[in-house]
Amino acid sequence: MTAALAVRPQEETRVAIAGLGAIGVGLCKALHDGIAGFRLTAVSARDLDAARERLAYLGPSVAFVPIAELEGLADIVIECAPAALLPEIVGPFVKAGKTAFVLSCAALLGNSELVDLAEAHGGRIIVPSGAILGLDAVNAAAQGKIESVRMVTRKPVTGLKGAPFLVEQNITIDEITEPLRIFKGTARQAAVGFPANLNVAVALSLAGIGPDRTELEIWADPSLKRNVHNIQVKADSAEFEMTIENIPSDNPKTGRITALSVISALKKMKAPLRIGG
Ligand SMILES: NC(=O)C1=CN([C@@H]2O[C@H](COP(=O)(O)OP(=O)(O)OC[C@H]3O[C@@H](n4cnc5c(N)ncnc54)[C@H](OP(=O)(O)O)[C@@H]3O)[C@@H](O)[C@H]2O)C=CC1
Ligand SMILES: O=C([O-])CC(=O)C(=O)O
Repeated sequence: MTAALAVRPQEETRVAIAGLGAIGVGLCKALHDGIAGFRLTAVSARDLDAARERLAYLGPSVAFVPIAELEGLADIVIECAPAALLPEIVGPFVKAGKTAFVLSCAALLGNSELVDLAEAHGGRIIVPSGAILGLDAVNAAAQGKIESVRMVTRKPVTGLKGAPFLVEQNITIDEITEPLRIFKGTARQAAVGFPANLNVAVALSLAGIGPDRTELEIWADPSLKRNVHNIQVKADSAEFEMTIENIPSDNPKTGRITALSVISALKKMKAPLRIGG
């Protein structure tokens, strides 16, 4: 079985990484260590000199460049930067008929022209499973009829602090001693109110019944050390419930599994045997 999973020799795909934070640094390391069929050629960071120093081990074959220069140096880009940068990272790649992996997927809702651009130019946008589970099952169920998708997210206070919704609604969570429900609404509303905290809800909605029908509750829970997402789906093909407890990465808002999901998605692109979505 192991032999059957081996990657067939084919041309190497050049990879660019936009954003060298919790996700981007993990991906650099994985690509440097080797993912068969892929080669890291370019990275972008806010402070390029600091990044060059921090990631000196990548050596001279990896270019440290501004976002605008990535497309000329790579076949695919992995967007793992602040959400506001999504169009300038993804736009040039899909316009050139190339592939963009998007982690800041909540920002896709406000930038749907990127999907049109990909369609017009033969590009592709791939949203990896990121910090959530079961997108394959939800997407399969969506080929039939889904009645409802409900998600309850519980996060430690550090995973929610600074979210625009909290600021606008004047909700202070620093001092809470009991779990507090801070939001109830749709995935689309959460994307606006929690743009850096609820990409998972948007990914779920895009896999299933869309951002306006996917219902979400967000709880701040001072007793938690992990981001916990529970999803309940009712469909004419199946009813299922799933829970994931994400162990934080260097960024308390981001689960460790997020970067791993990108590595898995890259491997699936080339594997002769592909399991799941
Ligand atoms: N889909 C999913 O399941 C998940 C998605 N995410 C999303 O993925 C994205 C990345 O997450 P994460 O790695 O944790 O975030 P981090 O904040 O750790 O990293 C983002 C990086 O982007 C850098 N950056 C800022 N400005 C620029 C610029 N102009 N050009 C290039 N890089 C820049 C930042 O640099 P500096 O620090 O110097 O400002 C930082 O290093 C976020 O939008 C997050 O919300 C996160 C978790 C799960
Ligand atoms: O939704 C996100 O962007 C991140 C998240 O909840 C997690 O890592 O569990």
